[in-house]
Amino acid sequence: MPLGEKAGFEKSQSRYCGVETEFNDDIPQLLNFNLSTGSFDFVVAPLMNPTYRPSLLEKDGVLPFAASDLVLSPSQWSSHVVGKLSSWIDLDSEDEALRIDSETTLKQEIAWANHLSVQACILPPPKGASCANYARCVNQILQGLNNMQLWLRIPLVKTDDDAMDANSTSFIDSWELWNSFRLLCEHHGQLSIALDILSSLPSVNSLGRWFGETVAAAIINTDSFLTNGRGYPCLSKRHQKLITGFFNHSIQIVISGKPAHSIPRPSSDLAANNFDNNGESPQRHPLRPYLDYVGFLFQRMDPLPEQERFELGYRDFLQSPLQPLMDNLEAQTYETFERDSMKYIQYQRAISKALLDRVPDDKASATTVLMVVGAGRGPLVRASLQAAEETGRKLKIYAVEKNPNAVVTLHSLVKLEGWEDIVTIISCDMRFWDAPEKADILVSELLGSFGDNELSPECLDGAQRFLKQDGISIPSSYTSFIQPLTAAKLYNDVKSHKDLVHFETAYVVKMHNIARLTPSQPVFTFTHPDYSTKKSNQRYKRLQFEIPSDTGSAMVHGFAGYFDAELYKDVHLGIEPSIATPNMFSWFAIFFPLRTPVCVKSGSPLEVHFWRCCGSSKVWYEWCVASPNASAIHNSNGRSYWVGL
Ligand SMILES: C[S@@+](CC[C@H](N)C(=O)[O-])C[C@H]1O[C@@H](n2cnc3c(N)ncnc32)[C@H](O)[C@@H]1O
Repeated sequence: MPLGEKAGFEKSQSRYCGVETEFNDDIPQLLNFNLSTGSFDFVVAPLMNPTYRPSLLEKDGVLPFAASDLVLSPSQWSSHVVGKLSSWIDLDSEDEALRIDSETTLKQEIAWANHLSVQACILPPPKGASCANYARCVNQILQGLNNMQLWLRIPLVKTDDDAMDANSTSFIDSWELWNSFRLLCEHHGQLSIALDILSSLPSVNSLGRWFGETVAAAIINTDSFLTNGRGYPCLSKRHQKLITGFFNHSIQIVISGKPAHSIPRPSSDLAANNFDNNGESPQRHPLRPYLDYVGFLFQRMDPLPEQERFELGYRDFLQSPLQPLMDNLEAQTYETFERDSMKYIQYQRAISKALLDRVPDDKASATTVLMVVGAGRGPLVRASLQAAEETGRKLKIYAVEKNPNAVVTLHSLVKLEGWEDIVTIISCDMRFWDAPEKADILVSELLGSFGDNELSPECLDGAQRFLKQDGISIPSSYTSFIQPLTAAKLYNDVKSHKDLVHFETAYVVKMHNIARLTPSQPVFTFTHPDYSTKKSNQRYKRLQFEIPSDTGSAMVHGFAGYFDAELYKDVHLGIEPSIATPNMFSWFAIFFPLRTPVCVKSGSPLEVHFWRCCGSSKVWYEWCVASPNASAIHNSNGRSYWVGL
């Protein structure tokens, strides 16, 4: 039984909770107890007797696996059992016999789990800081594995008992352990993490890193629970927030450990007189109160807002950015834009302010020439007319659009609304239009997720010819931003294409399983109109980021890109997270991947370079990291990704 199918979550978004068990060679009985009596959804169970050692096995001995594959159906194995590998396995031990036994057992257990078609196996945590031999063996296995996932168990906070003296407790950053292991396994897509959660938690920034990593499960030990006033288990506020974060990121929860609370028996049980033949109470699962509490935390979560629910399918899904200059947008794309009322409200506010500034009250009857360049199917024409009505100003509008299909819609809109006397439709590329008169106000929305990446600067350079010297451009400027990210899922998706081109492409993506490692920084700004004599749309920026000191080291898989546009004076529009326009959904962020992720230590600078390059037929970005290690320059000469002029 899932923790619940909540309103506001897709069915596929229901959350499941498992339980970690001891070895039991009667698997059907184990499932019956934990799933039927306990209401857990799956068990994390050893598949082999933990006392088994290959070197102690007699020649004709039978391997001590948990029963036969036939005791469960393949679908039961795959949906109800996660295999747990023997915890004594230590492939980096000084003791050679133990090392060899460990390797043999690891291979046997995974082969057996693979045969059973369980979805995942949990690998025991590396025993020390050195895990090269363990990783080598796992890496070999990963090369030949079917669809099964391997979850490396990592304690969220690792206490190094060896390094501890009477007066000090030293914490090892367990992220480093994970990082070494996955680097040795070349970021293999079937290797993810099972995080062990105990009572102490690291800093918020240190925790945040894990949301950009491939965490598949969080194993919550009963020791991490506190006791509420009625004697029942509950969690600290920080733990509650963490568990909610796990739910939000589709991380499975597993309850582990011995019951640490003695819970008063509910009177309803006694009243029902529900005793078995021996006069004893029926079996109750000792960990059920912990499951109930986790279920309560899930049920208590706010449902997702409608727009977020609509966008669930886009989470962490890489899309190629639009090329609205080179290609003609389709009706469906316009339709999506047009549903975003917040964008048009902001434009209407900006146009109203500009009209009031430009036309004083005593000249309100004078006509203002307003041109919507890149009018699409007309929503900015409508916003302009509404601004005129709101301010009592008079407009003459030119709607310029190069997409002939959108022009058809524009004509029917003008006719339908009776705007024939006010609006003139021009079917033309704004860069080449010979305007019959000059505009007081030029309104455009040619912005991409990274501001200038849909070539707004180049288009508006052309349109600037027909703006009066003192005319107003809405937007008056826009700035792009970048932010270093841990984004293991996005990185693995790019890597799965196995070519250079995908690593040198920017993607539009609804970012979800990511960790934003520092505040973003501005990259390129464009201002309109721009009458400077040495005007160029080429740009170059060197940026220096610093990971906060309480984060620990972190992996940078690439950069999130955003924009913020100043439409007119204080009216802005954008997606930079700290100043994003609320309730606006026309733009997802953009992702610039790195071919080789860079590990950055907190406190040491991450130096990044970004270029906007312009050729005769295309515009493209190049990017690189210069410190702590130099990366290759990505997308040299726009060889992999460019925007056509
Ligand atoms: C992002 S859409 C915006 C459409 C509409 N203004 C809106 O806000 O919903 C940009 C529009 O500009 C048009 N466009 C792009 N470059 C253009 C150019 N150089 N000349 C004319 N139209 C252009 C595209 O065809 C597209 O319809």
